[in-house]
Amino acid sequence: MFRLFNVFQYARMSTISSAINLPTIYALSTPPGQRSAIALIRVTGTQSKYIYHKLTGKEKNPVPRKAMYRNLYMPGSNILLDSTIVLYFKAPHSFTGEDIIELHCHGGRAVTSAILNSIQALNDMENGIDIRYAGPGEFSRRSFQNDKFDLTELESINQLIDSETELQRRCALSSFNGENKVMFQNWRQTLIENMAPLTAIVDFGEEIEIEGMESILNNIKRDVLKLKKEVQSFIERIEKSSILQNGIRISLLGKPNAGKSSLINSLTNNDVSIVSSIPGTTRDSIDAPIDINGYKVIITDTAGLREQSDDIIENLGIERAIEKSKRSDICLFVLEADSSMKIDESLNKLLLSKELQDKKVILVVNKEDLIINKDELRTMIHNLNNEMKNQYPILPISCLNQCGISDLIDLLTKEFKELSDTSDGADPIIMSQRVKDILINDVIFGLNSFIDCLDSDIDIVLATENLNLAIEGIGKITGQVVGIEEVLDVVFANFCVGK
Ligand SMILES: Nc1nc2c(ncn2[C@@H]2O[C@H](COP(=O)(O)OP(=O)(O)OP(=O)(O)O)[C@@H](O)[C@H]2O)c(=O)[nH]1
Repeated sequence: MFRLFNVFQYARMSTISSAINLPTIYALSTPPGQRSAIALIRVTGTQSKYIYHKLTGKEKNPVPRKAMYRNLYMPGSNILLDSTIVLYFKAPHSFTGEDIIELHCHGGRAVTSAILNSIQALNDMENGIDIRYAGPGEFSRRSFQNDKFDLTELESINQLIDSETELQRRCALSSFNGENKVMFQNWRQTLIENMAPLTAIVDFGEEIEIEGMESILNNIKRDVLKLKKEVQSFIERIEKSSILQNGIRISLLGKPNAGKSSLINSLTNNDVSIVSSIPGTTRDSIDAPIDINGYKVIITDTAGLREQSDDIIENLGIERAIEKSKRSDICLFVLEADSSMKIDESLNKLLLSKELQDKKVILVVNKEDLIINKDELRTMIHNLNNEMKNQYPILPISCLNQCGISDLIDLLTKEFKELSDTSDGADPIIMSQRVKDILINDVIFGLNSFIDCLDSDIDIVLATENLNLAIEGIGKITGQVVGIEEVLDVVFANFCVGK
């Protein structure tokens, strides 16, 4: 037990000690090169206060956590750079755990670059003042090294920044509230606690009686099997939720001129697709990522389905439309309302194709505004329902006057919820691909191999190694592991500069 703890303690110590004497880093945390009312420049490290004194010309120390109105000057001169609000966070009570200075200056290229250049000019390596521009994710890396956040928490901040929809934002925030951190710590602790009796068997096996040994191994196996189940259902939850991150794919299918492009425009209030009255305007598929009720949705507006087309380009488009619909989560068939409305041969073929059997299919009858007599419209929908044997929801809509569009959005939202819901009703969760890969390749693999070793009476040392693989896997996820530097490079590579 002691031996294990010492190894992990050493891992944490080694990352912390590498944080000592790090250069002071600074970065523009708001988007670069853009005109904006305000821009934020952040500085972290031991020289933060030095930079504050040099830029403001003030001798008194900054007051922590208090907004200070300060003029900034080019160091060593009285040339005014900007009037700013400065915030100071004293170590260790800051995001990075180091002294942080935040300069809230006016936005725009000239102001920010004058301040950034002045900070860089303070770099004086000969006198031990090491200041440089930050690399991507370097602020977050410091906060990890100073034990402020674990890797899953930092990854969820990155996901929060990347969130495009309300639901993605909520999922990223729920990962950030530390719930997963506690769960990973508990998993690791369970395995470490089981490792102790295993290590004892390896070291003192001859002194332990056979029955005693069997009961120890059975207890460990019971714990490991229980944990494996938990990890597996967590992976399922990540997989189910990944649709929220990647986007739910909808393909729009229908005859030329049915109003597919108009429907996208109605859903987005945007001219995403070309709308024209010449049939076959959408020559190829167009992918449009949009936000419907907080869900990221990727709509593919496909070329109209025709049985025969002399136009080779259009024929290619139709083939691609069929391909795309196979890869979609939901297929929206757009029909044109008219009294002779029928599902034509090509649509029928597609509906019956085996590739579409597991898809959610919705039929929308567009241009309902053209049918003046609403009884006639109801009869048409009724007949269509009969023809389709009530298999699919059918909605009359009009892209022209927006009639039925909100019903369609409600129906789609219900389908999105079903697509992303886990069987046990747990909240969706967004985790990085890195975490998912480690859970599958290290944790589940290690646990499975461990159980295989126990079941087949293979060497106990090998079983121990497999359990250790799972422990290290969880350590890689949170950052409590030996060899952490490689892990950190992977994690922080996708972060923004200034975060
Ligand atoms: N009256 C009426 N006309 C509509 C409606 N929706 C679309 N249209 C018209 O129908 C024509 C074709 O619309 P599009 O959205 O380009 O149809 P499409 O299915 O994308 O056509 P393709 O690109 O040929 O596949 C245009 O003239 C639209 O203005 C509607 O609800 N009512």
